[in-house]
Amino acid sequence: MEETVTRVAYLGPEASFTHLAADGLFHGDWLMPYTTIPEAIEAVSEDRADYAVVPIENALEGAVSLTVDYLYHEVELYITAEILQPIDQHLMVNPVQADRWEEVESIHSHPQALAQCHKFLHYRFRGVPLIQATSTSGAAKYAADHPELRIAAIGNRFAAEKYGLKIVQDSINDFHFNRTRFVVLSKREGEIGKPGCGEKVKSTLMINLPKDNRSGALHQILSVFAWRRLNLTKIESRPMKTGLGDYFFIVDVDAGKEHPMMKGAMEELAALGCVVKPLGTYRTYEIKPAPREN
Ligand SMILES: O=C(O)C(=O)C[C@]1(C(=O)O)C=C[C@@H](O)C=C1
Repeated sequence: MEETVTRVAYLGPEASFTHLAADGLFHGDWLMPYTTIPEAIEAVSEDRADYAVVPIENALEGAVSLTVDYLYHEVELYITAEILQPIDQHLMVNPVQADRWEEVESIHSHPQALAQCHKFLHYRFRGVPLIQATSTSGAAKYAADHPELRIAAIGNRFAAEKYGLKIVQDSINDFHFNRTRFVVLSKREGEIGKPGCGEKVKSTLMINLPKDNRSGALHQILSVFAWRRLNLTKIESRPMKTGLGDYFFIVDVDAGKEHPMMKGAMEELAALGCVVKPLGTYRTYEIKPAPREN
């Protein structure tokens, strides 16, 4: 019988944090790098990939808005798993520039990574232009491809190895506990039962408040979950992009859609006049931090 290959789109190039996350869950499958988050997501909605792995939230910087907004406005996809990945950022340069790394003229990385290292960059490289790249590995590759430029990149250890760069300062993120949450998106609803995924299920819902702008609407919505003792692990708002003050809410619930209380909760939300877009019920795959050197 012919074996089918699972095609997994991710934010590349190779050795991005997203690649590490995708490889953790889909090791041995066909991992396909894309240059931007929307391109990776569209690979699934246009049937060029079965899954897309994209970042959605970072412990230091919060939501990855591009992913959240794409899921709300642009595509009809489901979350089928989440991956928690420890994040350790390093400053790296082309070996040609290693002796003069403190004199770099610009520092390149993904905006999330630059923000995670804000204090380090502020105190050590004040005034040096920070250049946004499509990913940390994209920045590392650029530094490798341009030995003539006096630049540094911020990224992970695997990117330094992959692109032959020298790490000149390690663990430069401002807070030690740094983790990013990635989601695995698919056209088909249903959790991925991959080995290593945890026991507990959770669900993500996107909720539009009732149109009548009534006072206490958010309180009413929260109480739908509260009295049923459905624990919320996250609530966040994002602009609907229809006018100032128009927001939708993204809610993570510590229960699957089959939970006896969830059906009633969904019915009550509808009765309150909310429009709910369920993004799926899924499990967590957790990548353990690499043991620290020295
Ligand atoms: O640039 C990368 O390496 C990515 O995979 C993207 C990304 C992100 O968008 O949050 C992922 C993890 C880190 O938080 C920094 C950047």
